[in-house]
Order: sequence, then structure tokens, then C-alpha cells
Amino acid sequence: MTGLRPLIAGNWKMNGLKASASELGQMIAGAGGPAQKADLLICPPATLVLAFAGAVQGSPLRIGAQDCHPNPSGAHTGDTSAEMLADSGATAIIVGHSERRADHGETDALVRQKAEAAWRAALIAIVCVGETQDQRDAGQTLEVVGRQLAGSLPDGATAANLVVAYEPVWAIGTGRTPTPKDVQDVHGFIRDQLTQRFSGEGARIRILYGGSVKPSNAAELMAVPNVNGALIGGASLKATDFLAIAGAVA
Ligand SMILES: O=C(CO)COP(=O)(O)O
Repeated sequence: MTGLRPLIAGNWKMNGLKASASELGQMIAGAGGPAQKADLLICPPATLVLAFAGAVQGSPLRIGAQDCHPNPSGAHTGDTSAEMLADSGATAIIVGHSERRADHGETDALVRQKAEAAWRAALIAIVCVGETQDQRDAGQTLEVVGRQLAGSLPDGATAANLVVAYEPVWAIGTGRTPTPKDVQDVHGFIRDQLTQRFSGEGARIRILYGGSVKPSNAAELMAVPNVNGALIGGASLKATDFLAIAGAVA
């Protein structure tokens, strides 16, 4: 950590039904324990944002979304705007997750528009970057991450409106994680890019690590310099695991 308040964010991906409110209830109940060292955010599917945002009122937990359309409204069947998500009670939106980049062909330019949409709706943009296994094997990790940052981050980022998530694609859902040294190298590189582009604000923008974070590896990963929290997939579906990870921050 670099003195920044950590953010522990859960990305539920395409998981969760109304009945999952009981898991959220356990998170709310446990949020006052050791987990209170961090800001806590759960990003359920869009169908649950409204209900979950109502449920967390009065608790330290916040609710976010996983994607948005760049436009505020219009003829875009099946899409959801940042304004709609804000209206439902979301405080943040994940944009540019590698699953969306892969499944929906999202480019850096589109991700940037989505981050700008989040800001237009006064929401925090959590912008995801990360290399594939092939890119890593070819020694292109920093080049890929640098290009994604340059293309995906809008001008005018601040510590209040932007969070960057480094998620190596090969570590997502695989149980494999980079070594702390590798994480330190990439997060240090991201920090340099942020300070070069956003000067003083860049030093205070939180950089999350994501990819197979679980209670057993959280303390080691969260202790790495310039790791200011985690973006958690699978382990965020269980209140005990999510709270244990939050409790492991330095
Ligand atoms: O993609 C992720 C979070 O956005 C990470 O997923 P896992 O924690 O399941 O590896």
C-alpha cells in the first residue's frame, strides 16, 4: 500500500439471483469487523443493482455495475446506460473487463467512452487492463498494459473518479497468480503511467490486483507496493471469503 485506503471490490459476473440477497446480508453483517480497513464494493449483475443498493443503505458496503453503454439513452436494445445504473443506486462501474473485451470485442477506444459515460453519471470508473498468456510469454506484458492504459483512460482522471484494475487474463478463474515480484513490477509501471499522465492525482489513484484472489493469498498480494486493493471474481460470491480477503489488507 502507499497510504491509500484500499478498495476491495467483488465482481459477481453473470452470477446471482434474488436469493443471493442473503449472501449480501452476511457481507453487510460482517462489514464492521476487520473488513472495515477497506472500502467495500459488490458489483452484481445489472438485474440486482437496484435491490442490492437498497439493501446496503446504512452499511459501509457500496454497489457497482459491470458494464454500461457509452450513451445516456437511446435506441440500443438490451443495453444499460451509466445514468440508469446511477439511478438504481450504483456508485461505480467496471469497464473494459477482459471478458467483455474478449466476448464483445471491446476496444480501448470503446472502453474509454464507457469510462467517460460513468463519469458523466458521476460514478467511479473501474478500468481493467491485463495481458493474455501469449502476450506474457512473448515478454509483452508492460507494452500491452501501457497501450491499454493509454487508450482506455480518459483525460481528467482523479483519485475520486478512477480506479485501475490490473487483471492478467491468464490468472482469472484459473487459480494461478503472478509472483509478488511480477505484481510489483506491473503495478509500479501502472503507477508511473498514471503519475506521468495525471501528475499528483496519478499518485493517489487506486490500482487493484485481480485474478484468483482468495483468502489464502490475499495478505501476500495486498502487501505488494502499489497494490491498493483487489478485484475479486469467484471468491466474492461467498461472504466469508470476501470478508476474509478484505480483512487481509495491510
Ligand atoms: O475477473 C476477475 C474479477 O474481475 C477475477 O476473477 P477470479 O477472482 O474468479 O479469478
